[in-house]
Formats: sequence, C-alpha cells, structure tokens
Amino acid sequence: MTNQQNVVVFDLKPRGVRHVLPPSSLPVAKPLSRQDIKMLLMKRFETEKAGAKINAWVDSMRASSPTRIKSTASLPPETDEKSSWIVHHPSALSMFEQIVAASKGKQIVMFLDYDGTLSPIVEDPDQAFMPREMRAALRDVARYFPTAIVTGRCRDKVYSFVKLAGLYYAGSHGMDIKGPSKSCKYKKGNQGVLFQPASEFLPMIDKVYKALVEKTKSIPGAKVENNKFCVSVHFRCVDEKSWAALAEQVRSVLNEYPKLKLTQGRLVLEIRPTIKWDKGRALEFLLEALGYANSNDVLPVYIGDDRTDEDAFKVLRDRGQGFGILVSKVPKETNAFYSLQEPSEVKEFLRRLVDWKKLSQQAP
Ligand SMILES: O=P(O)(O)OC[C@H]1O[C@H](O[C@H]2O[C@H](CO)[C@@H](O)[C@H](O)[C@H]2O)[C@H](O)[C@@H](O)[C@@H]1O
Repeated sequence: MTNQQNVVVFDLKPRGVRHVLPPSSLPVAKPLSRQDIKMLLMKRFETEKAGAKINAWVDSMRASSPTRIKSTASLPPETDEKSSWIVHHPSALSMFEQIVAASKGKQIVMFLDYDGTLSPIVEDPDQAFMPREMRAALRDVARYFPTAIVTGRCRDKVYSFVKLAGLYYAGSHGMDIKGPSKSCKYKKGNQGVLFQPASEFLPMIDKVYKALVEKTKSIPGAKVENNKFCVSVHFRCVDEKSWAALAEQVRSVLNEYPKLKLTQGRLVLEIRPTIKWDKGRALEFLLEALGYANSNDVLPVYIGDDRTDEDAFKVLRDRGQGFGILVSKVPKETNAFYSLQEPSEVKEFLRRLVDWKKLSQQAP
C-alpha cells in the first residue's frame, strides 16, 4: 500500500509488525493489484493465526511445567488455599475406612495409571522403572481385586515395566486393551486383545512418529516416543527457550494430519487420533468386560496423576459410582474425590487395601 510520504509494508512474520520506511530507502515499487493485496492480507492472517497458535501452545506447555503450577507445597499446611483443597480432596489414606465401608457388598475394581502413580517421574522415560515394593503391592492387589493399568504408554512397554501377568492392560490412553495373560479368577474366557478402537490409525501414527523424530532432531533434549496408537513428544529436557521452536515443528507435522489431535501431559505433547476414546471410555469398557456394565455391585477406584486421568475421574463422578484419587503434591483442579501425594502413598494405599481384604476374609 502506498501513501504520499511513506510506504507501509506488511511484515509477514508472526507478530505482523508494520514498518514505516522513508521513501529514500525504497526501491521503486510496482503498485499492488487488489488481488496482490488480498493475497498478502490472507498470508498475514494465516501467519498470525499460526503464531497465535504456537504462543497458546507454549503458554500451555509453561502451565504444565511443575515450576509454574501455583504451588502451595512449600507453604505451611494451614495456608488457606492448600487446606481448602485438602478439605475438598482429602487424603485417600485418611479416608481409608470410609472408602472400604462404601465397598460393602460390592466388588472393588482397581484402575491404576502408570507414570507418576506407580513409578516416580524421572527424566528419561525409558528408565521409569517401578520399585520392587510397588510391584509386590500391585501383585497382591491383583490377587484380591480385578486390576487394570490404564496408561498413555505403549502396552508392551508398560508390561515390560510392570511384568505382572494377572492384570488387565490398557495402553495408548486406553486404545489398546488386553486381558490377563495368565489364569486369574477374574479372567473371562480367552482374554487376548480385547479392544483396539484406533487400529486403522497405525500406519498414520508410524509415519507421524518418523516425521516428528526427523523434525525435532535439531532441538537438544527433545525426545519422541512411539506409543503405538499415539506419539509422545517430551520436552522435560528441552531448554525453555526452544519450546516455541519445538511446538512449531510439531505443529508443522500435525498440519498434515487433520485426523490427529494434540493433548498435553506432564512436560509432554501427546499426539493421538481424534476418535472419541480416552481413559474414561477404557474404564467403562473394562467394567463391561468384567460384567459390571449396569451394575450397582461394583466400586471402581481409579488412581492417576495426569490430565488424561481426568477423563476417568469424570466418568466415575458422572456415574455416581466409585472414587477417583488424584496423585499430586499441589492443589489442582480435578474431578477426583480424594488425593495421595506421591507414588509411595499409592503403595501404602494398595498395601492397606490388601491387609483389609485379608482381615475381612478371616472375619467370621
Ligand atoms: O498415562 P501415563 O502412564 O501417566 O503416561 C503418560 C506419559 O507418561 C510418560 O511420560 C511421563 O513420565 C516420564 C517418566 O517419568 C517423564 O520423563 C515424562 O516427562 C512424563 O510426561 C511416557 O513417557 C509418555 O509416553 C506417556 O504419554
């Protein structure tokens, strides 16, 4: 666009800054046609839209960073916000008696997330091993109650960490469900793979995984994990200054795949099919597979630490059945009823459940 003294040109960089250049520094410009102007404006609009999207992603990445969560952990326990959160989401350990009392005449079914719930969060996702005592507690729980691991991980990978055959495993955020591989009293018939609602996405996920590995290899610390029906892009070890660059690379790949969506976990971007399936649907599916579809004789207990576990907490709230337990040291908005601070408290809760069950079986 021209005016008498100055020429205004649109900068097509994300922020769309308008520079005003003095006439002397300008080449003689050919007047722009209406069509040219329309195209330039469209381009600028698209670039600004993309820039805004990246900014929103980075804001959300920051918000999911533990240092950014409004932490009251270091404050004294009487701090208003923390104590009011605890009132609304009391410790599942201190409410243990009430929880087991609610199970009277019902079958408790246990659902457990893996990372941050059964294993402590570590920098390298390949090293997220479950402590020996946790495995022992989990093995005992699975002897007394139907038990499922519900995780964003690839099912085979989580099995390689847990190594217990008597459990149900729902990998890839519930998109890959398999029954116990060894005899177990809750096993119904031949329980190989029970459900894979996103199997048609396998080739696409594979391509996206490869594209993301290629696109992010220049960003130090970025790690891409193939979770079979979904992909994780970890930024726990990426310098915050590179988060926008990483988000931009992920966006550039995702743009080619409108049938995939992005969600977020703990310092991780998760790419998955747009199908209506999540950990909550997996919980419902498993209850049905266990014969408790429309039953009042069941008390599902779901323990998890991540945003993706909220789908399962919400299902329990909406059904008015069972309890969600959030693993968190800091107050967070949640649909869970109760809280536990960390995996060691999860282990303690599982231990108490087993002891209570043993005792109640001995009672006359
Ligand atoms: O549903 P989950 O079992 O909680 O899986 C969610 C993601 O967990 C893993 O990442 C998280 O744990 C890692 C190991 O402690 C940690 O390094 C990472 O920062 C966390 O986000 C897993 O690696 C992801 O693929 C899962 O999507």
